[in-house]
Amino acid sequence: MTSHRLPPELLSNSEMAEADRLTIASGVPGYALMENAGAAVALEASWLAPRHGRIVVLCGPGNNGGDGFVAARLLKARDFSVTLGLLVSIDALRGDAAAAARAWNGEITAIEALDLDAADLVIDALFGAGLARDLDGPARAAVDRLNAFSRERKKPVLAVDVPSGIDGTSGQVRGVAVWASKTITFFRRKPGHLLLPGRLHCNETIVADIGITSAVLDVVRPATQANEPEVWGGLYPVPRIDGHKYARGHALVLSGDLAHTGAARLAARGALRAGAGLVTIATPREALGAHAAALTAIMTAVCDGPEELAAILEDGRKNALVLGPGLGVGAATRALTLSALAPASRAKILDADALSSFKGDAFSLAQAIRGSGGPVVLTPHDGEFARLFGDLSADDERRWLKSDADPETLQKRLNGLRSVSKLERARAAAALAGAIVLLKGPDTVVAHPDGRAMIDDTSPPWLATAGSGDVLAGMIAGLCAQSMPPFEAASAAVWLHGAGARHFGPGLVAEDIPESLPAVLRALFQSFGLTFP
Ligand SMILES: NC(=O)C1=CN([C@@H]2O[C@H](COP(=O)(O)OP(=O)(O)OC[C@H]3O[C@@H](n4cnc5c(N)ncnc54)[C@H](O)[C@@H]3O)[C@@H](O)[C@H]2O)[C@@H](O)CC1
Ligand SMILES: Nc1ncnc2c1ncn2[C@@H]1O[C@H](COP(=O)(O)OP(=O)(O)O)[C@@H](O)[C@H]1O
Ligand SMILES: [K+]
Repeated sequence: MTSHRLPPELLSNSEMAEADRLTIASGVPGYALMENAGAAVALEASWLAPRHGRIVVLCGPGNNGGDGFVAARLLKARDFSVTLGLLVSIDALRGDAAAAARAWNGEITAIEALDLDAADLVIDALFGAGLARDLDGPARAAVDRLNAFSRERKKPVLAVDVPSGIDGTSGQVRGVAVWASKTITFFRRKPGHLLLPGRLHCNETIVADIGITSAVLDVVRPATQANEPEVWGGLYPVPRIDGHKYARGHALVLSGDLAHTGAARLAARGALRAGAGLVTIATPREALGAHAAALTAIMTAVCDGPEELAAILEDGRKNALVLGPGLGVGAATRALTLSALAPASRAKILDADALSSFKGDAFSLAQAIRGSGGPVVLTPHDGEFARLFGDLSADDERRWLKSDADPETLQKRLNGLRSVSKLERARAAAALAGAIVLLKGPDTVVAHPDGRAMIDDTSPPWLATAGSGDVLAGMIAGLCAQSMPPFEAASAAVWLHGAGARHFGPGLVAEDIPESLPAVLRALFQSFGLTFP
């Protein structure tokens, strides 16, 4: 059975193998799982191919190929014309895959001798969760041929588990990868179904139930989830009948100079629409007039440097702070950031120039974050991330290593910053900095220092517009101001940001995002079961 509301838990290849092992240990034979997987593939294929159509199944050397053998047998029994190509010699198959091959009652063709051209549908069962290295030789040639076929003939390709060549854990292409029109995976998705470029190769991903029960999740405890309201909805700060604006927090946004005031207003508007009770822009005196002329509900305060910021922050009711958008890169922003990180329980969202001002010196920023008490959220895009955490010099690395009692773990984290996996890069940075790291893009990752992570695949591409990141930083502050825990606040803000952009549609500019939130919030609250007058 396939489900259309996809469960949020994402399992790495090794977590999936553990789920598999636990299920088998509980008494379900591995071959039964393979039969169920193959049956789900066959059912999906029967919808994608015309009645009695020609289906080619490409099978690899492991259990992914085993699923292919099962699907081929079931499709043949349903009067499809099935041809099967095997990448290796049949003697090379082991275990359940060998059993599935024995049960196949048709011919087995060497993959390079297969004729793809007449196919109505190709099933890609070459490699799944066991992909261990880059594709080369005959495997690479098979994938190249399949991609040329689907490009030229425009026929569907159904990938089993993952498109072959995609690493399910990282979403990266290992040498070359199949471009699927649909991907059917089992039990739960993997990070690589959401992360780019994996998501693009999968096209649409569906999940089939093959008899692994969700009870195994209590043991596997996957740390990664898809960013959906069901994950953070229980912590969402829904306005209360007996609430008042002071109970909904006070967000403070720092503004740049007279030539750079727009970013702060975008962030402030995001904070206000996300529900902060009060929002103040702290601005250099020279820009006060520009803000005052443009603002109504949002208040202003003058702040010409770190000392004035410190004075403003003596007011503990200002419980969420956004710093970075439009501030400029350099010593002044660095000083402001360090002043903002003085010990206090408020949430601090550091974005844009606040991050770039610590280029090559993430260590100092991390030290300040660790001393700052309250939660810190860093919101870099790839460029800012690379500036802050990329290319650490040997000197930098030594400073990190000296600072910790457990240099081995620390070295792993430092290596993680260079991982090909966006998920691992964000996780490593979060653990090193002691902050929530929100690494932006079409596959935004939100990582907590404790290892939890969220991957978002809900944002439309028209969100890539000037200033939309400023709005996002403000929205995180707006939710933190209402005492939503910062990891969930950052994740919810990413989702609302995407939902607002989807609601508005193409042509969106940053100013439209906050204005799209009322409709999105209404639908969200309705999904929580709240009714409106
Ligand atoms: N819950 C589960 O985990 C289940 C998994 N099943 C299927 O089993 C698959 C995983 O099976 P396996 O672990 O056997 O892994 P795969 O079938 O993905 O591939 C492993 C095989 O490919 C070889 N290989 C790896 N990388 C290669 C490369 N670059 N070039 C050439 N050969 C390479 C390995 O030596 C091994 O023989 C899943 O993707 C799924 O399709 C299903 O049968 C049912 C249950
Ligand atoms: N291709 C894309 N698809 C979906 N969202 C995207 C894409 N590219 C960027 N985004 C999102 O758009 C926002 C851009 O933020 P940022 O790069 O900080 O822009 P700015 O500095 O102009 O505000 C982020 O939320 C990011 O995740
Ligand atoms: K596959």
